[in-house]
Amino acid sequence: MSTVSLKDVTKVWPDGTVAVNNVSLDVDDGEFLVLLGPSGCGKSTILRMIAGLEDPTEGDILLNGDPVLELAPRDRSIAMVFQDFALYPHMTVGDNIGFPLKLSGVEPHPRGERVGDVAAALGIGDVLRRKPSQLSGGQRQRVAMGRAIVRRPGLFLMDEPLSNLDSGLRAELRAEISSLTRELGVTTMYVTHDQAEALTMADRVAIMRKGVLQDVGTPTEVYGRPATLYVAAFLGAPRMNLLEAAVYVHLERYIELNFGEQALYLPWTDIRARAVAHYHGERIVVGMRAEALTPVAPDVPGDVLRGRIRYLEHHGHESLAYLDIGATAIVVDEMGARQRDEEAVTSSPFKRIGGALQRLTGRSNGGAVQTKEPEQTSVLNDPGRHHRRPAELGVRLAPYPAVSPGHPLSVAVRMDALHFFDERGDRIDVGWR
Ligand SMILES: Nc1ncnc2c1ncn2[C@@H]1O[C@H](COP(=O)(O)OP(=O)(O)OP(=O)(O)O)[C@@H](O)[C@H]1O
Repeated sequence: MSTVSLKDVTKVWPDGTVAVNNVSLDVDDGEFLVLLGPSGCGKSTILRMIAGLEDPTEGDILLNGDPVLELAPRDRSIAMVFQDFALYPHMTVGDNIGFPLKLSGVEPHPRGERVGDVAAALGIGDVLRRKPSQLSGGQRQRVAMGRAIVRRPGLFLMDEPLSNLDSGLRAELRAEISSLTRELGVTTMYVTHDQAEALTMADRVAIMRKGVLQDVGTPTEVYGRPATLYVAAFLGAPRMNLLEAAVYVHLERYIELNFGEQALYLPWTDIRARAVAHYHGERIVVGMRAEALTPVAPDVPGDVLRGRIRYLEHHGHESLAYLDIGATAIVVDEMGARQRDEEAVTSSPFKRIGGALQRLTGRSNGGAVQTKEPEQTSVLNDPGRHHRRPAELGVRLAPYPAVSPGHPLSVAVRMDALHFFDERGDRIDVGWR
């Protein structure tokens, strides 16, 4: 049993690369915590520092409340499972699993019994005499797991343990690892760049970007209330639609979210309206997941966006339509987002309403609404981390729908499912979670 605490941990490599930047994180006893983020964001470095394979440049690491930086890796009661399984090729499966027990001086008889129990629990009892080269990928991963659990460690560290396996096997082992670690009650930190793995396996997910911790919460929390634009864009398939909107407050009535050629109206009674109202006269980012969008008949009134289908993607169980709605999308870079040969948006669609913006701002100056000073770093003008391009609103349709590119489509928007982010990419909210 173990708890883990990272206190303001930073790791700078000798070449100046900041792999981990001031990360603080607590993992509870028995918890399954997933570190999620794209390649190079510092996930493995965090695991390696906890295991004692690397030292932090700054900060402290505590296991069960005690600082461990002075302890050698073998004294930390930690077992680590790697992506490449790291099995000893010349040893049999049984000897691989039993190796940690042999190292710690356990006699052959109890050792054989423990190995047999662990192998049976993992469904590899019948291959104990084989060498790793005679196993399938899934069996090899089970051997690596067996070798990790045989010592009954207090803490499991798993670094992308499934990434070398095909997708069917990954899903199977995902479920096995989840139930095994929970049965054993072992605290587990699991690194992956695969959001499906993170959301299905984790008690809590910690999302990283470029060494910085972006958000920590249960899968429901980080998916349902992403703390930053980055987390919003990273989680979910299809990706969340992120549209630039100009905010206009129509006092005590509604807030207009103007996307350029069309608008949505947030009622003043919406609990988030006052928070969004602070951005009167500014641009924000409005997030809508495909599940917040429902195709409707063309003449349906209400909270509706209208566009033309640019292209369709057929996924078997559903199709996705991407609509041109005359809006601008914010694309978060460096996460392998779907890139298309689009021309970047070079001029703001809000220029033409700049005059109205001025007038509205002037009119509200004496009222309750204050406009904020523009931030220095803005996701709306941030080359290298975000870019703007013509929006293609992703909408779910039935499989193989009777529409084709060029067709008009109207989409009802669930206003209570909108997400709002400010210019820095932080969630605009009323503060509850
Ligand atoms: N020994 C090293 N020396 C210098 N830089 C390193 C070293 N190890 C890792 N890095 C750099 O530190 C950063 C974080 O690497 P890390 O392996 O922790 O990322 P990761 O999120 O685990 O990525 P991946 O999923 O690809 O393993 C990267 O920029 C990487 O290039």
